[in-house]
Amino acid sequence: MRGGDSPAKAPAEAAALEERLLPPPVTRSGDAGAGGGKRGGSKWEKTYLDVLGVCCSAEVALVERLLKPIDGVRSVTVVVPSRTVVVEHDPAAVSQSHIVKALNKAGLEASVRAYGSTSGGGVARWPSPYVVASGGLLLVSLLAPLLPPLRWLALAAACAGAPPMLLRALASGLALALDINALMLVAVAGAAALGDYAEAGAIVFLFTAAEWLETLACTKASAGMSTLLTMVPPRVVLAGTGEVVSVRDVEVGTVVAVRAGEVVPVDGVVVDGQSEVDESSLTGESFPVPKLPPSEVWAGTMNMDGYIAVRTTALADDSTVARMQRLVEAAQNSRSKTQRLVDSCAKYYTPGVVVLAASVALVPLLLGAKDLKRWCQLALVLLVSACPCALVLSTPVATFCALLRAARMGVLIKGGDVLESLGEIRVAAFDKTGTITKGQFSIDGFHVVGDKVEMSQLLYWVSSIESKSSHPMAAALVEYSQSKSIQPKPENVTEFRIFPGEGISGVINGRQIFIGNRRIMARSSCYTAPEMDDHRGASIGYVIVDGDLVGAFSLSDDCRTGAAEAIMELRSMGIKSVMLTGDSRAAATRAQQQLGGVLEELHYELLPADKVSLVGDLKARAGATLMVGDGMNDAPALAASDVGVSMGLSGSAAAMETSHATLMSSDILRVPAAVALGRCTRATIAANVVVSVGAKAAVLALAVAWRPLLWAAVLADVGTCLLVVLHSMLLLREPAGTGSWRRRGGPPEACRATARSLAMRSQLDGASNGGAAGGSVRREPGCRCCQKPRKPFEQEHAAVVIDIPAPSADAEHPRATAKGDATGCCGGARVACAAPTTVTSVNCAPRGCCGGKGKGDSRVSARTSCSSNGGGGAARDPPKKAGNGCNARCCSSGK
Ligand SMILES: Nc1ncnc2c1ncn2[C@@H]1O[C@H](COP(=O)(O)OP(=O)(O)OP(=O)(O)O)[C@@H](O)[C@H]1O
Ligand SMILES: [Zn+2]
Repeated sequence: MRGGDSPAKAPAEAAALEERLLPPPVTRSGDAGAGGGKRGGSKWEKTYLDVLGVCCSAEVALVERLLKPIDGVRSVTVVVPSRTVVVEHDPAAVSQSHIVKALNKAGLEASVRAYGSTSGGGVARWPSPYVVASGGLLLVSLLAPLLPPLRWLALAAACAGAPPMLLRALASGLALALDINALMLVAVAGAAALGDYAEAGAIVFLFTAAEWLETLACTKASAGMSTLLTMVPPRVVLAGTGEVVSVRDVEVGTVVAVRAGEVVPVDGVVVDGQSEVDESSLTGESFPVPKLPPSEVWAGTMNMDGYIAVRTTALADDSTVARMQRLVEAAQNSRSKTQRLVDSCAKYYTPGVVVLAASVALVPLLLGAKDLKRWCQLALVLLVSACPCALVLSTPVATFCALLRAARMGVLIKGGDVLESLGEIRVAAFDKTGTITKGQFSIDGFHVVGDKVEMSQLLYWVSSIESKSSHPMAAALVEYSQSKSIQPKPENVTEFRIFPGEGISGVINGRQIFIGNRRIMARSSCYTAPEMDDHRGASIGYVIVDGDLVGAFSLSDDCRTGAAEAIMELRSMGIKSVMLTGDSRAAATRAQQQLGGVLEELHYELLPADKVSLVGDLKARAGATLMVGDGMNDAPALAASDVGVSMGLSGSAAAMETSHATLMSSDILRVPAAVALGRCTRATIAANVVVSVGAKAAVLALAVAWRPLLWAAVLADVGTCLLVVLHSMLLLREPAGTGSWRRRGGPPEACRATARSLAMRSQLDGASNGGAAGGSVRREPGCRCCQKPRKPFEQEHAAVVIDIPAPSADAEHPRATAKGDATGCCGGARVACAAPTTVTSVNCAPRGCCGGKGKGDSRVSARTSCSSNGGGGAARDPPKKAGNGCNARCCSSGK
């Protein structure tokens, strides 16, 4: 679905929505068909547990081995960074407390997370008695030089802190796993046997204390995860009766009451009342959004003031927030490329080092070496270093924090791999309608062509057929007809069809009607295409009835607030932006003008397949490609790109599924923010890996070159673990984004949000405005390199064909003139600026022609159609870029 700037839909869409909601009668819970029931009838329930004992991937296997064999447990998911275990089980067969007991027997410190709680349940704020006792005793033992018997207290410190370690080592031993606790205990025993009591005490204390600190550090992340997972209240109030029922028992079509201060429990449309809703939990948007019938509201958002009655449009399990939670969960468990690499190394690392440690101790012994104690200490240092804990944590914790950060700012990213790809992006391709523009058209003109039909008849046909379409143009056309007192009758339309990239058709009273762009004419066997070129850059539509052109209209749409800034921000990051649109050249150019000419390439009149091949082309010539689209005709291109980002919140089930990331709000500025977050994450992971490997290497080098220091080895082990966690958590804190426009004194976040909120309000008030468009971006951004203002886009039809010549090829390109420098850039060092866009003027390029195409390096907008193209099949062929990238018919028929 195309995300509008406001959830307030055009009347037609709202009506369609209502229609969608009305049919299912309100059957209350407890209905008989529980058998295959998706919710109420399902016996499986999910329990979220906080498990403090999960410190690295070693425990994942342990938890699985403990829980999976239990009868009634269907699936076990361990989210290491937030120390969460999600168990899907049959409550009749196995209770929550049974599961908790099973985990606690192995010393994993598990507790059930309460539904609706916002903090990670039993997170230890204070160190356990074991840590305190061990620390206290160790401290006193430091006085041993004064009073030698005190050295025994160090041994006591080791014993005092050891029980939890012992318990876990035992449990994992029973599960045939070698974990860090066991390794540490061997080291403690070894140190004690060698008479290094202080070392033994230090190992235990450092290890247990660091674990506690790590748990503390994870609290924040855990809390974030919990808020995501438990935003929705468990109970709802039915509007009619005031009855309180479980949210899982609410059927589609039920009307529920949401009072001020309450969280909306289900997705739905407002049918009564008026209020402002804080959607920040879902969209990251910090300003409340006004709601009145028939606005859409989403589960998990907060009703700030006023009462609203909401008719539900989805079951609790299918709500946007539930889908989002599933995606977040899946994302956290999907392992990225880096992580898979680290994990596969770690698999061999531990056994390898243990074998090495054993041979370092045993070989000198067998050979009768002199300095046996030193060899043994070296072996212990190796043993302590055998846990690649920090290395294993370096990727997932960073990924987790970044995903959480992204979710909080309203970007849903489907996993670590996507985050890593985001960090590599070189090109961003934007869809126009609904992505760069608002997708809210206004009609500039509507005309009868010829004298075969009357205006009222034409409007009736158009509005009736368009009522069945969800294209943004359709809403505008229906609204226009209604403003002329013509009521659409979609029920009279038969054989309704959608032609992607062309338009729609239907039959009313036996008359075949086509509505769409120039391409639909060929399909409708109408070859009398008038040259209707709108000089204000509107999209032109045609109405063809039984093969005769009877009507034409033009409509326009304005750019989203922030679109130009987003593209500028990307450019400052060295990423070039291009437009891929199904709309006309005029409309594409108009959007480019509104943006101040910031886009580097425009490709227009594209079919969905053309978008795919252009994405492939961009990938091949520029590198990793990001595609932002509204997820309908863009779906194939979204899937084909390295990172596909879908826009919008409402009804975007399909979009959420096909894309790699979803913007939960329509704020396009989140795109550069997400890319920046991806880059930040990559840098964080790299630093984590360097630190965790470096620390181990340093300790080992020290042990070989100077003396084996057991406590230093332990410190390097647990210290780097802690460091990695803390460093990764910096990702949570920073509102990710290079924020260069902020640094440059751009508008503060609050101002933009206020502007958006005001825009939404005015839309809610029904204040639709024309071309002047308060929200459109008309300012002319300056060049990033030299700060000098860009040249205005003086030529109305300028951006037809865009070449990105390689610097050396400039000479071969006579058309790359000063006039053609659309960006007016100084040509400074930055990548984005160094390749100035060149524009062929309309005079030298025939309409739609590549204008004499470059020699190999010329980049031409992929066009597939000219005014006539015979059958529909031919029009669908993806653009052939071979040679000149221009289709011959197009060149020869240029006007
Ligand atoms: N319901 C419709 N009514 C009238 N024209 C339509 C309709 N649907 C599509 N069209 C025509 O087909 C063209 C291409 O549509 P398509 O959905 O592929 O792209 P778009 O939404 O205009 O642009 P973008 O690709 O930037 O989102 C539209 O510009 C319009 O001219
Ligand atoms: Zn679109």
